[in-house]
Amino acid sequence: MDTQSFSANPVIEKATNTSVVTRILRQLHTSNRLILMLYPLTLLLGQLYQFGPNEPTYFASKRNIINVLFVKRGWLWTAIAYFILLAYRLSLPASSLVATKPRYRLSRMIARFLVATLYWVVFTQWFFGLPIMDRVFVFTGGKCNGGVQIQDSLVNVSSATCRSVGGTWLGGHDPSGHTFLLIHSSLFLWYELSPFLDEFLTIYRAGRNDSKSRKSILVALPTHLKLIIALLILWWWMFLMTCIYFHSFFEKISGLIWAYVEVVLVYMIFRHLL
Ligand SMILES: CCCCCCCCCCCCCCCC(=O)SCCNC(=O)CCNC(=O)[C@H](O)C(C)(C)COP(=O)(O)O
Ligand SMILES: Nc1ncnc2c1ncn2[C@@H]1O[C@H](COP(=O)(O)O)[C@@H](OP(=O)(O)O)[C@H]1O
Repeated sequence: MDTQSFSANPVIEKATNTSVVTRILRQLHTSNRLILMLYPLTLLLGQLYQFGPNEPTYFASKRNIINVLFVKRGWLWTAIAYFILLAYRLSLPASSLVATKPRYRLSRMIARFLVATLYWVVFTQWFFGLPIMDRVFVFTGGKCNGGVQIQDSLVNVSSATCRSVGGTWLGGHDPSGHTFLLIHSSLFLWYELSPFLDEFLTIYRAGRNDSKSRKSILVALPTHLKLIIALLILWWWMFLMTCIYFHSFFEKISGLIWAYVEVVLVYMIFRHLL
């Protein structure tokens, strides 16, 4: 994440009279630490909530509409959000700061999307047979039990196949696919969105003193960016619900770790390549 250009900008640095939304947006994109801390903290918050008076809500059901329509097709929605960001990138003038950065050439943005997609595929869908999350489960002693069309107990069956034949995924350590998907998607979108928010806020702050162009930040924020932020809020909320109602603490931790590994690889270690 590019924090240098923003913090070095005197217009931004001297601004004292900022709205709450401006400050939140600024923090979220100037400090990658804040984004990186958000999901582990949410996991802890969800754990703490479980000690309270815990009445099940609508979101405790797997059939809740957001889970069925959005999270279960989570990578599709993330891909759509990313294509919206690509369209926004293409709409920027050549003089825009982001457009001049080699890292934000269309080809490199598409390459990062393909890497993120491949990472999602190998963890949740297919990795020369069972996906990694199911391999972890089987390796730690998990089995598919009691499906109507299968023998009593099967080892080399994916979680999706097991469910589709009415079986139950039992034993073993079952990394949370939802935790992985929601955090992987969110970190990918945050990291990609960040320089665009950076440039928008720089221009917005610089224009604030001009009474003709003064607009509330929510009005001024381009619709493309609003849509992506809306999806990020939805993903955060569903992750909180996963933390409160589903899986064991350590199964969520392993989903979270897999998601963070991609960020470390793509945005830190191999940043110069991708
Ligand atoms: C100018 C632009 C040119 C762009 C050219 C780029 C070409 C890109 C080609 C590649 C396109 C890939 C697009 C990917 C779209 C999809 O992802 S479709 C599949 C959608 N499916 C999902 O999202 C499923 C999500 N679900 C899961 O991952 C798992 O179910 C789970 C939620 C992790 C766990 O589920 P459980 O049931 O609980 O096990
Ligand atoms: N936020 C959420 N809302 C609804 N259901 C959730 C959820 N998070 C996890 N689940 C459900 O909990 C189960 C385990 O999720 P996961 O392993 O992906 O983390 C899945 O059930 P199903 O597989 O029966 O749909 C999933 O749908």
